[in-house]
Amino acid sequence: MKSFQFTKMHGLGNSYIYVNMFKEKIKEEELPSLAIKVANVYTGIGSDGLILICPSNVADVKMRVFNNDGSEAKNCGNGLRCVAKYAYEHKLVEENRFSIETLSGVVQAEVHVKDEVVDQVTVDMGQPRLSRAEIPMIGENQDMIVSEQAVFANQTYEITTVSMGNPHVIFYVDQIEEAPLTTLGPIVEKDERFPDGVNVEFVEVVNEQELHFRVWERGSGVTQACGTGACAAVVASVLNHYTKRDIPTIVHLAGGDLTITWTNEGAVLMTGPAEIICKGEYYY
Ligand SMILES: N[C@@H](CCC[C@H](N)C(=O)O)C(=O)O
Repeated sequence: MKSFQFTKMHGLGNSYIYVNMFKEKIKEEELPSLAIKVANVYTGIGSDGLILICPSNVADVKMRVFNNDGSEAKNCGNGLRCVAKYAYEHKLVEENRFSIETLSGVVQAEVHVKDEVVDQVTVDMGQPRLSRAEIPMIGENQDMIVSEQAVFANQTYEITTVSMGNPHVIFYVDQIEEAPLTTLGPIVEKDERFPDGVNVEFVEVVNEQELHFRVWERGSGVTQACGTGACAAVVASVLNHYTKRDIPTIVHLAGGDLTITWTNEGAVLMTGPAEIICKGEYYY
């Protein structure tokens, strides 16, 4: 029987099984099925997916993310904060600021340490990608998609789309508790206009500096939080003139709050917590 050491961590309730690939060896072809197995709450460990912390040729560490359906994603905001905490506390890096490679590029992380424990992490998530081709979403016009009408399940909605290295579509709602998360979410996720699928976010604007947020994640369904989704929601809210650029916005997710700024220089900065739940050995 094979096994590996794992650490279960979460960022605002968005939990993954983290594996230190500086030490462990897992066959590439086993990764998608392992993500499905470890995520299972009855027969596995229980999580939103699997994240590998790997050596990198271009950054200090590399993150690979698998959703709980076994699909590999190109980015994960909550995952980046947890990888940063793990890398710093396990001395994979020496400084408070370091780089993390993702499948969508290299980002910079800064850990905020209290009594030698990483409490909060700020990640410079880079620039949002906004053209239709960059989302990607099928359609003629290659401009940004901001408050564009789209029909899903015979109803017309206004959508705004943002890529943070992975695709997001944002719907504004009057009351967050009434967001059609489990009904509209899975329909939009797999809509053929999004050839790679899409993460589906519902946002209620509280005021110019606060948003309520809920998510149906591509490949994982409802989760407590989505870091890239919260960044996308802040960018979408600036584009829709609900919030302001270069001013921090508090995003209230089901699992807690993130502080996010789309700076005048172009980058999106995300600050929030990262926590360890448990460690153990997984047999497969
Ligand atoms: N929970 C994540 C995003 C994980 C990947 C996503 N489901 C996708 O397929 O793009 C986050 O915190 O950003």
